[in-house]
Amino acid sequence: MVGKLVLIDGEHYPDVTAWAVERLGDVCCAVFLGGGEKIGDIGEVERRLQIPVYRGDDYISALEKAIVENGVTEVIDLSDEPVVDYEMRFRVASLCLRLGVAYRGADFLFTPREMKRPPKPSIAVIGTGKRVGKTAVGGFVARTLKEISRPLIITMGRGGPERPEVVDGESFELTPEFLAGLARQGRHAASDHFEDALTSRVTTIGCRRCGGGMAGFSFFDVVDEAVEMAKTMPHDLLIFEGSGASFPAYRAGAYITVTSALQREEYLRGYFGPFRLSLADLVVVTMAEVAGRERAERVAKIVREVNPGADVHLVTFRPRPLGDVSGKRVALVMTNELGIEPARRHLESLGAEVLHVSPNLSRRNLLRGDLASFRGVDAVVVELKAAAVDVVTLWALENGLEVIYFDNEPVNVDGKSLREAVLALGRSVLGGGR
Ligand SMILES: Nc1ncnc2c1ncn2[C@@H]1O[C@H](COP(=O)(O)OP(=O)(O)OP(=O)(O)O)[C@@H](O)[C@H]1O
Ligand SMILES: O=C(O)[C@@H](COP(=O)(O)O)OP(=O)(O)O
Repeated sequence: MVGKLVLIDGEHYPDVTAWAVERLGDVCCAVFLGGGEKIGDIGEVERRLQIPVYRGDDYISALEKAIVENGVTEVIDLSDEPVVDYEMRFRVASLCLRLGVAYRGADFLFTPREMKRPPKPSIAVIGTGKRVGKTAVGGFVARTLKEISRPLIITMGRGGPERPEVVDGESFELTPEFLAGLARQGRHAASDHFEDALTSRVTTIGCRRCGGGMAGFSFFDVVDEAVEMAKTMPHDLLIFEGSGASFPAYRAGAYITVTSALQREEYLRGYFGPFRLSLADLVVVTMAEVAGRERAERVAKIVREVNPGADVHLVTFRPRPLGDVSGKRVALVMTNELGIEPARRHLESLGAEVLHVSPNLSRRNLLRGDLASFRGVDAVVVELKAAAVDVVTLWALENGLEVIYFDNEPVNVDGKSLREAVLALGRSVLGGGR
């Protein structure tokens, strides 16, 4: 059964709105968005329409209440500018997608994607964009929750395998030589399921995805097959890791949304930013140190405005080398220019001498030039991403150099404890509360 809700405003005469409502048929309620040029008072609209009219200063809360109370399946927008602007419409669309309700206007239609229930307790780690630090946070969450569970990470990525692939990071050691072998077969050996298995020593299942929609769903992916496999595995907690700004279409027990203090603000406040943020129990704002305190606080404020219920953490990343760097002359290779100086300082505090750096891990041509210029090093210290295996590891092995991969460890800069927050979230999910 279709329960239609209409969005209306005071820029239309009540007779005109009633005329449209009659033409639609089966309208169960309305939400008044504002505007008063063509109405006396709201009671007049209510009397003319003869259906409940919800309203409030916060139109999103009024709409959510109306949808839930009336079992609405479709929201139809009979409003127009200047009452609604495009930002408002995306907020309405974000709410509708979260609640699984279609949103239709004169020349647009957003249909909700079914978000399946996972077969086991689950947490999703999703991002608002590429390289905001989702894999770093996903790995951290898995490492932390190993204390109270046996987690399994399901990743998806554009470089992921066509059939879901299990990597047993609990017992199998991923060496540079092993990853180099995969790269020689033409595989993306730095894909997230290898990175997580290596950095967090947990079992992972890697999946391919192709295409990302505006709200975060992928056009094709093989996550359903991975979830089927996970059913028969002994792990008691599933961690779904998104890819770029996309994420698996599963309704996880809890959500951690990762964004960056350098993220364009309109991607948080506007478009489908509110969808990704409003799913979250916990929001991690990364790059807080390099962005500066003021900017990080501004992003945190937007997050709190969009989702007042979320626990917001401001973090920076510190490199956590997976091998000993002390006393070694090293070259540092990363995907992001901004991370270079903080990472260099930290490696030097661990006793390494950083002779060369390259921020060009995702730009293969520039990277090859950088590698050719590196002289006198014992080891290359590199993130397991992008061209870390097919270019950097192969080059290092050919030149008899040690390869030391490193993880990006989130560290709070706001005095809070992400570790404690993750443990609390994990307990609540495992306790069956979600
Ligand atoms: N101190 C730092 N300041 C800023 N950036 C940093 C710092 N340390 C590390 N970085 C960068 O943070 C990024 C974290 O990347 P990560 O792969 O975790 O993000 P992601 O959202 O999972 O990306 P993807 O969409 O590829 O899966 C890397 O590009 C890394 O170089
Ligand atoms: O291709 C993949 O498996 C991931 C990780 O890529 P790298 O971090 O290894 O580049 O990229 P995504 O599609 O999620 O942006």
